[in-house]
Amino acid sequence: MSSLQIRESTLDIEKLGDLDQLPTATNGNDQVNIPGKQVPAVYEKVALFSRIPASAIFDLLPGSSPLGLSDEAARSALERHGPNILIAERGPQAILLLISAIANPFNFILIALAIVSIATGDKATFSVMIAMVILSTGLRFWQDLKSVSQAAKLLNSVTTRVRVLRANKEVELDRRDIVPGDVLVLTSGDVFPGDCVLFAAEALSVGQASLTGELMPVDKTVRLALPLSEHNFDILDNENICLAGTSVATGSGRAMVIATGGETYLASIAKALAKKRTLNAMQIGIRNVSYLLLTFMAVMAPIVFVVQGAISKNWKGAVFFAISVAVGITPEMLPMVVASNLALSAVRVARKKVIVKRLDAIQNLGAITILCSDKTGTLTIDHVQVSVSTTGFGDHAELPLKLAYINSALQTGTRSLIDRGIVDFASKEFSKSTDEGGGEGVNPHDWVKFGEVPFDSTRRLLSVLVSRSGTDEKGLLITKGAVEEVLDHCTQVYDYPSSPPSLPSSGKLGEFKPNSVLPLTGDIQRQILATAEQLNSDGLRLVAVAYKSSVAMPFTTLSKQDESELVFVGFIGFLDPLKPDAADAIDRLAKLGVKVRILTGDAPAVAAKVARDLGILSSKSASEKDFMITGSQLAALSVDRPEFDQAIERCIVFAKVSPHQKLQIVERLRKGGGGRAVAFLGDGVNDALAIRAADVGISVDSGTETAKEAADVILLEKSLDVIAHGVLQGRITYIVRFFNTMKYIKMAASSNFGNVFSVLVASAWLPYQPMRPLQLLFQNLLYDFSQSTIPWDNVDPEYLATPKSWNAKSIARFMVFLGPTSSVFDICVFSLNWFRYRIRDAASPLVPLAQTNWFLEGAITQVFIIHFLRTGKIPFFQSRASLPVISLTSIVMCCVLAIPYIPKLNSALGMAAPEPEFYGFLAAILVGYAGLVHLMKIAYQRVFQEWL
Ligand SMILES: Nc1ncnc2c1ncn2[C@@H]1O[C@H](COP(=O)(O)OP(=O)(O)OP(=O)(O)O)[C@@H](O)[C@H]1O
Ligand SMILES: [Mg+2]
Repeated sequence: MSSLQIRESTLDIEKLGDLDQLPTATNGNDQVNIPGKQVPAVYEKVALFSRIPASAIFDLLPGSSPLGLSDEAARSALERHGPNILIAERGPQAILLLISAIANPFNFILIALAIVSIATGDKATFSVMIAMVILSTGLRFWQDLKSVSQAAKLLNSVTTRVRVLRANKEVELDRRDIVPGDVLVLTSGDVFPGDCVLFAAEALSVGQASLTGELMPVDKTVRLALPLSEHNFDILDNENICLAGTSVATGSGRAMVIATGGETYLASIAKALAKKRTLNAMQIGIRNVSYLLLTFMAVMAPIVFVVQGAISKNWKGAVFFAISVAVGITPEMLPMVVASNLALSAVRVARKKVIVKRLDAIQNLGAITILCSDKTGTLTIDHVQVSVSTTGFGDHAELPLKLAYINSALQTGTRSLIDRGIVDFASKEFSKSTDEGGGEGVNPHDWVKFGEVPFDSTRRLLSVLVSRSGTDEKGLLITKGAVEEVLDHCTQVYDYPSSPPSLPSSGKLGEFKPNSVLPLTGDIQRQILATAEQLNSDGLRLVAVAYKSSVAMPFTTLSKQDESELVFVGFIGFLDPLKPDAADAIDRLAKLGVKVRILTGDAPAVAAKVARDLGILSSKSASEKDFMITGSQLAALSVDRPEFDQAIERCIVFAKVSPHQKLQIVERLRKGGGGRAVAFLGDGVNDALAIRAADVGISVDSGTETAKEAADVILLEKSLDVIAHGVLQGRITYIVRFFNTMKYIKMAASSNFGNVFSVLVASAWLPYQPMRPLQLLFQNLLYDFSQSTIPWDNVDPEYLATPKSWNAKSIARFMVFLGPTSSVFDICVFSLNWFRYRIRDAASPLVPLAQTNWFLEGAITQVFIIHFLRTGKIPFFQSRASLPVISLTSIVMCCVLAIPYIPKLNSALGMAAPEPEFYGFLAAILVGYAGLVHLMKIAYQRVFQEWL
């Protein structure tokens, strides 16, 4: 029948044949003509399924059925379509990383200068310049590559679980194994693993914020009939289509996957979705410093050219000399220095079971000063246990638990801790006595569900309409939910027999007389609320239970309107104990300057109890109420009045807040306090919006898929302490990166400044080039190489305590004060060449010796002094560089000393072996230089109170 209907429609399905032949997201944007509208080819599959009725969808995909794929069909589909991974998740391809490593201004300058050299036939200079490009780009590329593979490995440790039918059995699979044709079993909190078409739905609404930014979930239903031929297709607006990356907000249903991985709509827009992040203070600082150094180069190179040319009258030589000086000033290793060390930290926190989904999240985590947290499952253990079942007046009664059991066991809308807790407890409690005679049993298998209004965090109610297996025409509506919300819908209260049965638990509803009710007077209502308050402040999480009997079975679905004129039955109280390490963790966070706020949908009294136990709300404080606010109080404040912001700033506990209010609070906290970073920790569907909005969204591995999908950081271990660890690690990462970058910049800037100063002195004095352009370049290459381990250097522990901000002035100051110290010793070498070796003439055969002498002195001091500039303390004794830095600087110094004796290389560079006594002078210069720098350091720190 379905195929007939399809043939009648305007769609030519037969022509389409096997759906696998359809164009997919990777095929570009060719237009395909689907009647009614031009649809980009990428969306053709979705467009097609959006138009056909549920009864026909399985005809379109060979092997598919409402009972799920057979294992074999699934296997072959997986082979054909590949694992369900977005291209974006695989990380950028190596070639793109390489391009981005090459594309920076420093490389462009080097490459341009290299081209100038090769154009004049100077192959040696060309080779050295290209070697520099390869060194800096290669290291950067290698690091990026490592980071990407590291990040991918981390992501792999977080699995997204999806419930599907395979061969008519419900199984939970890793998202990556989902293939087109799979049948999803949906409940709230599930994230769609691919583009899907619905064929069963009950009060289903879907949050599309991840795709559209739209906060309100949209309702989705099954398409029952064919649409009219005129159909304005809009990919984001189809009642029966749910796109990959969106998630079930409420309700339940079944859907068939039609596209996975790179073929989904999400994949086609993944690039556009990647959050465009504005540059942070450090990135802006680095950019400015780069411009500063480039400007310095643009000014100094021509000056060097003119001075050299005018004095030596060798203008061609002066061009190359000036070019080499320009290259020397270029901080070509900067991009590589900045890029590193995030991957390393990510791996370090991963050992503590904290997984960052994006590498830069680790640094953001280090920056947070406020942590907002949901309560259950994050601050408290994720196992709520039924503790009491009472009447509205606090007397023990089994009826509330029995009714709640039926409700929890038959509902399909959520997989919440509460429902799991009730089912686990009640099934054990009542299993013993179900089969004894008389009355209605509470075994859920004996009941048939006729309708359901799923739980949502704004309404806070969950209702099912049930009847004892097909026996009645009228049913029993059982509603449970938050206390005030349930009471609001009640008009009567159940009248328990005068002595409530304290008999051993029975699996019967036998004693339940639905019609024995009393009106719910204001007085009774107050008593019920007082009971709730009492139980809450003992730390019990409450769910109220109510019912309505003799409800007519609806033709269509049950609706919220049916939740009226209910009869109040009582409470179920849950123990929701704190995680054992929670208070300690919060203490540690406080020491790191991170304040904790609780944002919960639960009642104020429980929230306050938790806050008190955690030590974030002082029990002594008489004005505890000042630090608490409820959702309705917050809603009463006008958003654009200062009172609203003040309340959010002041309060520590936010109770009974809706998902949207959680988001609002996070946004306000982020805005206040001058760009501070706010984290949100949550596990539920109701937390996803706030998680997404926070600077760092955190979720737990046991949380709902929606929350995990929105999060930047996932805690694999159920311990809060790991957050404190993550924050600390994030801070260390930031500070190490900051100071090592600063080290590199200050060293590069000051040594360049000194070199240019020496070059100018030499140009004005010596009638020959003080060093050959090629030697200058080679020296620079060696220096670059010796600095390539700076990102892995140690940072003095004092710096960890002082968060620093970027300061360009401090860099300029450092450059001007420390730079010329090296020139003092350069001038010593010039003097040695002039007075002792009497090299005073461009025609002298000893010019190579003079040049070699300066090459050696310049290269050795530059590398040696890294150890002095990297710390404000006495190097080697008070502060030691990390092993890679010590090794590499030592190796480079040995190489420098060896160069004049290496055949071929020495002649290529135009070097001569120095006089043996020169090494004595060199040693003296090193000692003198180290001494002078140390004195400068003491003076500098005394005057400016800082070093790096
Ligand atoms: N499955 C459910 N059935 C009935 N009532 C529920 C259910 N889940 C929650 N409630 C009620 O709604 C209230 C709010 O719960 P919800 O889970 O939306 O808030 P939350 O912000 O996630 O709370 P928490 O901070 O404790 O995790 C609960 O205190 C409970 O009374
Ligand atoms: Mg929760």
